[in-house]
Amino acid sequence: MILELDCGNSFIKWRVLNTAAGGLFAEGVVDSDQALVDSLHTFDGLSLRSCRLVSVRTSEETAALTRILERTFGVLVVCAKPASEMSGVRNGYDDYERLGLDRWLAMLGGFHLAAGACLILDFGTAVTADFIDAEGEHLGGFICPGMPLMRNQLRTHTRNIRYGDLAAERALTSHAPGRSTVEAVERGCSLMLRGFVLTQMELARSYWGEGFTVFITGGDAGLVADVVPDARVVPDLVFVGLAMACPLS
Ligand SMILES: Nc1ncnc2c1ncn2[C@@H]1O[C@H](COP(=O)(O)OP(=O)(O)OP(=O)(O)O)[C@@H](O)[C@H]1O
Ligand SMILES: CC(C)(CO)[C@@H](O)C(=O)NCCC(=O)O
Ligand SMILES: [K+]
Repeated sequence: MILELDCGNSFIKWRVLNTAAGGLFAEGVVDSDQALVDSLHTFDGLSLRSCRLVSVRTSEETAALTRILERTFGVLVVCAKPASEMSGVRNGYDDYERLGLDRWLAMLGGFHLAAGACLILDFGTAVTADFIDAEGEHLGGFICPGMPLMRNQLRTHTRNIRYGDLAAERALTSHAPGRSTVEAVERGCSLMLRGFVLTQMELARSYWGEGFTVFITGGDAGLVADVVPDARVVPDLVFVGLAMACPLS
């Protein structure tokens, strides 16, 4: 079995692949290293042979998690590393090591699946967009605050915006102008994300006409997926790229 991890800023997405049987053994989302270990310990029959991970955390945090996994499960942990070129994709950053590794892996996965020009949109703690042309050239991208950051900034910097998670979820069943604080904020932020998607689509069309594939991924993909009905919603796009960047023998 292979343990795969995508360590984002707020959550660790994990899954265990059953190499022999082929397919998924288990998967989950946790908010700490300890919660990851606890989750994995709940599975009888877990027998990890190896582990590959991508992290956008500090190297200290990533090293700490690596140590815990190696000690607890006795596996070797392989971490995705930055590259200027891989699997036909050329990193477009002036300083390729600065490009977030989650973005890089989603780009490798997207270009592989599209086999052509693609726009990759990731809705996590941060929202990112990346443009890759048909030759695999990364034209660059955009980073902006995601839903959790937008909502928390409003909560933190105002005195009268306060509401619970349940009310937030209920508010997002419509995009009509809000008639309560929770509706006004949740729908307003959601419309910001949807507007962002439309702008990225315009830019992609200006480059490639209709000849490109749109990928949507990240925990909040569901908030925007219907804006682009033709988009491919691929929740595990980072994992597709992770397998390409870190093949295990
Ligand atoms: N099962 C889930 N577990 C955790 N978050 C979820 C889940 N489903 C949707 N979300 C939402 O997804 C968002 C987090 O996205 P995601 O997990 O892709 O990124 P992240 O790890 O927080 O950050 P990063 O952008 O660094 O990857 C939050 O707004 C969260 O509410
Ligand atoms: C933008 C995030 C936070 C998205 O997870 C991550 O890819 C990251 O930390 N990137 C480093 C900065 C950059 O990509 O330019
Ligand atoms: K991410």
